[in-house]
Amino acid sequence: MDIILDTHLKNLEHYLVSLLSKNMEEGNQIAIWRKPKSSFIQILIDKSGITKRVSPNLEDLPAGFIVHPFDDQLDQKAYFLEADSYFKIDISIPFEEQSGTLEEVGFSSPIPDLKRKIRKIITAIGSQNEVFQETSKVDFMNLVEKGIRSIEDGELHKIVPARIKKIKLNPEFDLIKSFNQLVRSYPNAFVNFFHIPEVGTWIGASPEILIQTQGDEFYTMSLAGTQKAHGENPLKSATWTQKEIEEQALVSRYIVDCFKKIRLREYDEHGPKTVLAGNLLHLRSDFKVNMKSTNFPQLGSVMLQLLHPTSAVCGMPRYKALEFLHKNEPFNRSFYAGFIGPVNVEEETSIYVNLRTARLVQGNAILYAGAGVTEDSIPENEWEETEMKCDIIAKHLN
Ligand SMILES: C=C(O[C@H]1C=CC=C(C(=O)O)[C@@H]1O)C(=O)O
Repeated sequence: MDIILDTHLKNLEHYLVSLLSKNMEEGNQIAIWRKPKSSFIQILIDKSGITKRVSPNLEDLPAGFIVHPFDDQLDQKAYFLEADSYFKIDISIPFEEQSGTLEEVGFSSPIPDLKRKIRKIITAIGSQNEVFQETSKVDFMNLVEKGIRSIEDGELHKIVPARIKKIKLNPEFDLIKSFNQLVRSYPNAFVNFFHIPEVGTWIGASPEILIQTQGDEFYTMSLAGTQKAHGENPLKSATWTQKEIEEQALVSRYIVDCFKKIRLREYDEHGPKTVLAGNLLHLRSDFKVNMKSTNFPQLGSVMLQLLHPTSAVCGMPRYKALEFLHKNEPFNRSFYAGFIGPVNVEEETSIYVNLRTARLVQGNAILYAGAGVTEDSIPENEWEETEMKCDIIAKHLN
């Protein structure tokens, strides 16, 4: 669905650049997202000037946006933007018809001036002391080899090593244009941007839900296996190797093990089926639970704690895989492969794994990507896979 109508783009664009520049200048925290298959751009602003941290007991939280790094924190807390202001824009209908429901920004300056202001704020983000060292191909392939050896030695079943790619932002970098391009290009993704002045500024298009609760329904998915989409009908023509089928089955098994841990026996499992994420294909199984009939109103929080980090981003067994990554991955994953998303917004919580993402810092985009490694992995192929994953975001940062 091509949801941005060009005739109305100018006004929507003007509104978004005005909103962003105003709030970024005021030092506010802001999250903007578009859910998969939705025509709404949702905007949430925390104007408190306080960087908040909360325990992820989702049911008790007010409406907001949660941001959690890959690593668990000592205090077990996540960052949280509270919805001092929340509203949405339907990009399938004319922008002018909705202006009454939006936060006032005032179209005071021309678009290029506002864009310049946003660019200035973004390029100033981050201390020069923090170093982002790109992962070389050789280093990444060595890490994959090491992972394969640990699997052969029986220490691990699966490991998901990651890497960093650094690209210099174009001097004309246009955040809103990039966000709009992600919205247009990836209708099945959770397209997101969040800005927490003291913590970080990220943009991405995640294909993976970690947990979702809506009414009485709980939902999660297992996503793994990657190949490039080819041809007219990529979903129908895709075939999967034993390695990829096993890789995804391990993620599904991990979810089922979590259900077992809490003695939850009634769940629906569908899949695996092939799904499209950008120009990549993955294997996905869907899991649904009725929280009312199973008498499990806190299932969202409980599963969030049990699932993160899933074997789609960490490995199996979980703690051994984490130990391996801490010891061998030469950088901090920060919010990559952590979780992000709206909590109790319009009576729904949708938390995604922060994949296909870039951190905007020091005038650069730091891209992160990992690949599921099993015994049959070929290091060169895993490198190529991370290149494709980085490119999903990189090609739209212009
Ligand atoms: C770890 C990433 O993807 C995960 C999700 C889908 C497929 C994956 C894979 O095929 O390796 C990964 O498990 C990433 O995008 O950085």
